[in-house]
Amino acid sequence: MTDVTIKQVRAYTVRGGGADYHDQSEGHWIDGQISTPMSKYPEYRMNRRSFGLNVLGTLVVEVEASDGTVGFAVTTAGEIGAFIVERHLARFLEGRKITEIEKMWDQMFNATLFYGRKGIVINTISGVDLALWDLLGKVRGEPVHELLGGAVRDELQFYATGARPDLARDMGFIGGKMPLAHGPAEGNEGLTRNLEHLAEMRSRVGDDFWLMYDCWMSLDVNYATRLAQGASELGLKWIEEALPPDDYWGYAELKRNVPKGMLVNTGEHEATRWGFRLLMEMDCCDVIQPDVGWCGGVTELIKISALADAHNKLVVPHGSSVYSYHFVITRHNSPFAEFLMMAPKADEVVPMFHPLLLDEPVPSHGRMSVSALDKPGFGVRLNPECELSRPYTH
Ligand SMILES: C[C@H](O)[C@H](O)CC(=O)C(=O)O
Ligand SMILES: [Mg+2]
Repeated sequence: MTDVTIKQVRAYTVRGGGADYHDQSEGHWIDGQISTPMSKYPEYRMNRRSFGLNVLGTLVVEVEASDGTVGFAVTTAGEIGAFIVERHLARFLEGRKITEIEKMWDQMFNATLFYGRKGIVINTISGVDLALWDLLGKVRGEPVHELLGGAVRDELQFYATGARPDLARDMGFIGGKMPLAHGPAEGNEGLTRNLEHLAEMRSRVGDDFWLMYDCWMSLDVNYATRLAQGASELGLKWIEEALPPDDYWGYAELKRNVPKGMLVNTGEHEATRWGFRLLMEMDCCDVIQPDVGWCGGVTELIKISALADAHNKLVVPHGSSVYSYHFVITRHNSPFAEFLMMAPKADEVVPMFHPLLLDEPVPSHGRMSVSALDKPGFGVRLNPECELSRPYTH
């Protein structure tokens, strides 16, 4: 096993769902009116495709070993990511032992520092890292959660993100996170409508079901504070990603401002141990939400999670499907997981990265047993019906 080396790295792109879950057809709830940093421009307010949320597409990274085993992973990085993998990162993998993940990560990160650090470069490194973990698991015949130290509980519990928390409650989820529709540019009228929508949802789901608002980086401290205050009596459990990711000072202020008991969550667009260190040392939030496919992969998430544990912060990864499930089940400070409702009307459970992966497990009654994850690697296959293209080679 220790002799197995990496023979070839390949990068592909694919459109229509998959890891770029925003790349959906018109009419999907995820492309409805959702408050974003672009909502101050009326022409980009009514849907997110208008400002290009779906431009990237999915990157598929394959890593083939000398014994013929192929590990793979998917993330959001599209053609730019494919270029970075083929023309830059592949050199740090090919010929190396498949066990040298830590060293490969370090070389990929340091070699891209001059144009990387966050964003699409780290998404791409994450994709490569996840493919390496998948390969290691497959060669060893072990699921990734076992490579990470083993499950600390028998099942995962999920909250659902989508437009219909009321339906999510009926499907057995523990809570529902809704996109916030109106941002500061729509003034007090928009704020009232946000609160009315929450009140309406509260009346449908009852008092015991968690309700959360995802603000997708779109507010300012004042607006977020007023939203949190108004939402408090409606039992809002957390206010998520209220501010732009670089406004660490604003997050720290918001955390001081929100009513007692309400959680401040953020971090889905944060990356690496250094980004999360800022969030923690500045006491910006209660819960961090790294996306396993965007924060640096599993190799980096291990470090981020340990740092969070020492700061008494929970880690509830954003989306990321199986890459998140295999991690969350191994960590005490990750007590539940997110499930993104990818059905266009959020009215049924479909695999998060549909249609790209085969064997992608989904929660049943809001839960998933560890046995659903007991397959080598991340336990998923690429759907041969999805058309991959390889825009670059090396
Ligand atoms: C619904 C949100 O705007 C976004 O599309 C997903 C997200 O931020 C989350 O799942 O969290
Ligand atoms: Mg979010």
